[in-house]
Amino acid sequence: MDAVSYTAQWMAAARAQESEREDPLFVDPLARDLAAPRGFELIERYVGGGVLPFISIRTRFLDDAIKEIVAGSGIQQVVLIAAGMDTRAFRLDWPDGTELYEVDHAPLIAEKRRRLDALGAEPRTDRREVSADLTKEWLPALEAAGFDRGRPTLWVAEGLTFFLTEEQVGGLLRLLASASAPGSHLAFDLLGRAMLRSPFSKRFLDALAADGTPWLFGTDEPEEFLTAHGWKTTDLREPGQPGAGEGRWPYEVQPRGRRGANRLWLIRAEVVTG
Ligand SMILES: C[S@@+](CC[C@H](N)C(=O)[O-])C[C@H]1O[C@@H](n2cnc3c(N)ncnc32)[C@H](O)[C@@H]1O
Repeated sequence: MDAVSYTAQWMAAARAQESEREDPLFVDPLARDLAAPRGFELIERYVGGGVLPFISIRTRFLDDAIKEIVAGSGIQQVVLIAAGMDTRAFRLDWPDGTELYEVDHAPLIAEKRRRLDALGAEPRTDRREVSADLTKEWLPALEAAGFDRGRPTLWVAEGLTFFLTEEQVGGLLRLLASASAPGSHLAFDLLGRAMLRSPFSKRFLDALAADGTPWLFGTDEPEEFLTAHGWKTTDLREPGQPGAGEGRWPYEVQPRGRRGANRLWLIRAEVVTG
């Protein structure tokens, strides 16, 4: 696998640890086997900056978003962009007829399949793997797997945008909007700008950069950024707020107007059409 794909094992290791707490925000029974051994080494390496609680809070926020959006909208086409070692196909309840696409680099998809097969894991819905490079043209591969741009879609991109440039993130949002039927939704996360250079995050930023997976993009105007790329923000939270790990985030939530604060954005959006 390439360097950025190992970050998927880091996420899985964090989810394994969360699952083993007494008060877990979610339980991911496959995470430990998908993470080992590299993911646990990376947990030791990428420390500080609230990153571990953030991963858990984000996963729970997105679990809740997915459940609510799917139940409320009747959407039956869900695409996990940069799915990594995500196991939602196996651990969430999906309405009958849901197609769930997992897009990631080919070597990661192959490694995940090898591990899932060894575990005898059975998805709870129609799960489809899509090997693609998201910085190249990848919609044809998604469509070849059965994706239909005429049907409303829920796009989920967890822990991806940090590793892309501003231009790539903007291009991705536009591309998703262009392939979204009316009524499509997006759930994902973005960094605030200070996270890219703050002493708070410096230790793991340095380690990530040394490993060839630097964090590249953050914004302090997430709503404006989404609007500029075809999406209307419908829900935006920061870790520690109600519905976003309240009580589990070890830091104070900073007032929105405070410049230079370390921020992480958890976002739901709807496509703007017409
Ligand atoms: C931090 S992991 C997040 C994985 C998963 N969403 C999760 O939360 O566990 C980042 C993922 O992005 C994928 N990724 C990054 N850049 C990519 C690209 N250009 N094309 C395809 N996948 C990419 C990596 O392979 C990795 O699985």
